[in-house]
Amino acid sequence: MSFFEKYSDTVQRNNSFVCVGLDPDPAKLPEHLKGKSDPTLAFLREIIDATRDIACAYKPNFAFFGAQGIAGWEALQGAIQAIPNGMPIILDFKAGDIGNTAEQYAYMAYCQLGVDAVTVNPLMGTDAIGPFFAYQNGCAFLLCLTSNPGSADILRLNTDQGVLYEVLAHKAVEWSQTGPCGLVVGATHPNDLKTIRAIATDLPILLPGVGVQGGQTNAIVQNGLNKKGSGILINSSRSILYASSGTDFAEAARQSAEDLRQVLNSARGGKR
Ligand SMILES: O=C(O)c1cc(=O)[nH]c(=O)n1[C@@H]1O[C@H](COP(=O)(O)O)[C@@H](O)[C@H]1O
Repeated sequence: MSFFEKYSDTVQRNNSFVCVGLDPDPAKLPEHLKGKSDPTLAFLREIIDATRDIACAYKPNFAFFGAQGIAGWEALQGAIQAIPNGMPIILDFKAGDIGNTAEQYAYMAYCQLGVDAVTVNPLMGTDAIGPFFAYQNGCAFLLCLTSNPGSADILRLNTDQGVLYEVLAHKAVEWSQTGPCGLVVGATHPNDLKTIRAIATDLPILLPGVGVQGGQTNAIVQNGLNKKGSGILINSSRSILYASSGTDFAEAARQSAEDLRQVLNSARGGKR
């Protein structure tokens, strides 16, 4: 099944636009798990189990696994296996490099790890994106306007073709004729999201930055939905993962994901 098929299935089945971000920070794991031989994986298994009927996707962030060395790589593989079949998995590694290096990134994600989609930094251009398009069942989510305050330093620069993030959105539309892609837009920029959706009418948009980063849920749903009332994935990591640091962490994570699902569904005016 392609990323797009999995995404439409889970959005419908779980009535959800919630993407659960898997950013396991060893310092934040519940105390009672810290003595285990694989505390990160034990933690993520419970998080996944508690949110499997609420999420529309999972997004493991490679930095949090890579930082733990071999144990982290094993935890990443284990977490990917623990995610139910048919649920889309987006590997967040914001890859972006020359062609033969990009080929290795794409191979790592799609063949070694077996994920369904990846995040990619498009600033190196067409030939750096191309290797991801070799995987026609995948989806390369291209950074367009990121959630962090520093995104303005580069992505809001004026060019002779318009503001840089708008140029990137136009490029993504052009590239999507060749290979499957989407955009990453910070939930902290609801007004710019409206502009981006007007350019990229049909591309899926990954929206991180709700919760700890303060993104506005109502506005991003209203401005991000496509004409079919879909096409968005709203990521939350810390607010779900670390909703409690006690033995009830999985239950608290479930509640936090459910609260987000309900807020998002109210904003789209849909059924819960
Ligand atoms: O590509 C991303 O996922 C991403 C893009 C962006 O603009 N902002 C952003 O926060 N992210 C990622 O989304 C997650 C946000 O985490 P929380 O702020 O804890 O919900 C982290 O994994 C970030 O690396």
